[in-house]
Amino acid sequence: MLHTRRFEGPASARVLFLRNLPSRVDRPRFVVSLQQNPARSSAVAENRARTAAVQQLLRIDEEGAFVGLVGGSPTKRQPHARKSSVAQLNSRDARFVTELVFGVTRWRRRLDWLITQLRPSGGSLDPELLQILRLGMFELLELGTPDWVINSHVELAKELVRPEAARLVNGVLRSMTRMRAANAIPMPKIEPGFSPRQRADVFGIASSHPTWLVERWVQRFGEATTLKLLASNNRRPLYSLRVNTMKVEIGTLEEQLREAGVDVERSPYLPNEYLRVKSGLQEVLSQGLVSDGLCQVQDESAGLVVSLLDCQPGERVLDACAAPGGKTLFAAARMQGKGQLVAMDTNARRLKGLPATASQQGVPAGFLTVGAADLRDLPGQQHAPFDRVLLDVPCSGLGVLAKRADLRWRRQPADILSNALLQDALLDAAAELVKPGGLLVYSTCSIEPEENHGRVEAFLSRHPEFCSEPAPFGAFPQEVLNENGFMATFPHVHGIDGAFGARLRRCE
Ligand SMILES: C[S@@+](CC[C@H](N)C(=O)[O-])C[C@H]1O[C@@H](n2cnc3c(N)ncnc32)[C@H](O)[C@@H]1O
Repeated sequence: MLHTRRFEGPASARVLFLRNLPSRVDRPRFVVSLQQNPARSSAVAENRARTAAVQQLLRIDEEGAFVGLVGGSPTKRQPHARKSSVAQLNSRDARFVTELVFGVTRWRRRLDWLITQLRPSGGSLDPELLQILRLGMFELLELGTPDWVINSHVELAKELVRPEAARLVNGVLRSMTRMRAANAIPMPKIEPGFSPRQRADVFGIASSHPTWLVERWVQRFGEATTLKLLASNNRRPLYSLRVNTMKVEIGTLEEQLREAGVDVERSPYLPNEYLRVKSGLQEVLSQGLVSDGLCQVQDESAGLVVSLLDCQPGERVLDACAAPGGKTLFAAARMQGKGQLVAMDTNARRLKGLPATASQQGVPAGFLTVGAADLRDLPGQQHAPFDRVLLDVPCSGLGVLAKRADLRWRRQPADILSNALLQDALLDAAAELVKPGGLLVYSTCSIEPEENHGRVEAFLSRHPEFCSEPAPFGAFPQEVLNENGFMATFPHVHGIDGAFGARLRRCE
């Protein structure tokens, strides 16, 4: 069976592309044979995509890169890889890299468990070799790729590790295909008498989540609901577009997208501003609709937080933890560019692109002020107070594991408590900037009570001048409110990212 992924492009581009191949495949002899043999060319392009995936996975593991940000320079550990970064792949191969990086990161624990079961001997593995084994396992197990793919991984091991590493890759992956053919893929099992921790461990391996997180969720939600949440985190994430109503009507863009072959439907929560992309996200990007400022990729949960803020044209509004500015831009559209919007964040680098994006989106100059500062260093009394303040604090991000699979491996239980200290300090600082009668919206992309409800309760006990209030009735979807009247979305319940939002009114 032939590969279906072919390198596409004019002959001149093809030569240029081949010149950028790493090490051994960069020889002129090879260039000639590729031009004569498109199937071979496609196999090489795929392995270049796999090489890029290995680089990206190493960057995620060793340098803390985000999953989703496929691209950037290769890891420092791999000098030979410099020439095969994602920037040099065509869009189809870049999509393949994204699928590999997302998938391997998401399924890492399950893949590692299987690799351990199938390896003839224990001991540690070279980081590159481990990534190649994970890639191969993922392609066989999750993508259902036929057995021939093993040859590509064997070649990759020879290329990126050393010739002897190829034997191990071949052996482990061939064992996997034999088990797949016999319908006997190993799975961890719950034995009678297992403790809650042992049960959580089995669920954690099977669903590829850390045991501490599974245990935490089982204690809170019970096993059946936790299994639903784990499954939601492993689903292909839903991407939505926030339509920039300052530039285009939602109906017009919806029609334009459908004509371009993009399958979209209205968000049930924010039907006048958000479209769900069922397929064709790449088309949205390649049509330039995002770079032209007609829409932006944004989860509906982020839109719901801005909706909770309910900022109005003519008001003075502060987005106090704004970078990179997704919510700021929606707030600007809700305010129709009238009044004053201030976006600040400690991270100047993450704020850098916001003025240019705002201008692409048609946000009037002079309406939006962007500045880097630490909210805790802003003495409230030296600033004119704001009608509304949005405080979208740093958090564990445990509500967004479908899109940010790397977070499940990065987070530790202690992070939740250490976040709480910063969240309290930011809440205290933000309170100073709200005018009497004004509104403070506190939000996170976490589903953990210590970062959400717990912070709000603690804040209200420190600040009797504030009280929590319900979302505006009729203007906000009631199905995303919890029993306390706070906005609380869950992936397994609402089908969008998990997030939290509370409206806190300054009474004096
Ligand atoms: C969840 S992110 C904000 C995302 C943003 N609201 C958006 O929708 O694009 C939290 C932000 O808080 C910022 N931050 C952390 N500590 C801060 C502080 N002391 N003052 C201001 N911003 C801070 C971080 O740099 C980070 O960009």
